[in-house]
Amino acid sequence: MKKQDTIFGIHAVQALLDNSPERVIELWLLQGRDDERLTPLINLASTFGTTLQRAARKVLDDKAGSSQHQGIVARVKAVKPLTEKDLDELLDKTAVPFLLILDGVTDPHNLGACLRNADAAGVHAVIVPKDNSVGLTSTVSKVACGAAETIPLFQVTNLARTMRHLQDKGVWIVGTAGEAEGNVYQADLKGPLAIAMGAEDKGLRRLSREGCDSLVSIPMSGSVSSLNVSVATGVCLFEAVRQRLG
Ligand SMILES: C[S@@+](CC[C@H](N)C(=O)[O-])C[C@H]1O[C@@H](n2cnc3c(N)ncnc32)[C@H](O)[C@@H]1O
Repeated sequence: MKKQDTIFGIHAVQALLDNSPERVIELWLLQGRDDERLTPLINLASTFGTTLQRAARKVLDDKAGSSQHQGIVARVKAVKPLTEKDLDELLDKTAVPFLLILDGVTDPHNLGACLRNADAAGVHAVIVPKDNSVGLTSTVSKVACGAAETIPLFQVTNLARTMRHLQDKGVWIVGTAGEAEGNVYQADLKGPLAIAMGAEDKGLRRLSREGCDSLVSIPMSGSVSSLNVSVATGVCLFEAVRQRLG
């Protein structure tokens, strides 16, 4: 396991300081930039005694591995990945679980956007297979706008087995596929629920698909064959939110 990571961008660093300030080793700020959006972060970091360093843009670009850092980069202690055992603990203390399964999303921008959607929809946890999926990279954190620091992400060895385990615990798994007959607006999304989304290129893998209790589509009216996975995730999660609020 990596010992250190980098998190950059105003929202991601804010969420980090709000939720796990003990992870922050040092903060790097863009030299000569007097951005009022950074001031609250600097003040908050100072209350935790965090080391603050000022540096030129090139240094921050190198530290972040990106130019999208908005003038702030944090070097942080890496978190221990959450596993099946941690998932059990979460299920045991959650009355009506609302979960998101992402079966092999590989683009960090898509994972970041899915985490952001999941957080906004009130999802309790996101589950991904350990292999063939992007993990929690600094780009994922930046795109997730703070959600990567708040929403638990479980990386499981065998997704099909975890799905069966969820079902044993009473969770209904709704998979999504463009060609499914029933649509998401007709499905009952109110009880203990996991919504399963497929990978960017191939969709849900066969075993994952067969492991779902039902499959639904999002009706498409135009000429394209599918939605981007993060957009489809938002549509499905918020249909579930609509039903669960009603
Ligand atoms: C880009 S799509 C994958 C397309 C892939 N060619 C396929 O055959 O499934 C990525 C994921 O977004 C979701 N998705 C996209 N459009 C959808 C739709 N119209 N209905 C249901 N799910 C959709 C599904 O979870 C899908 O696996």
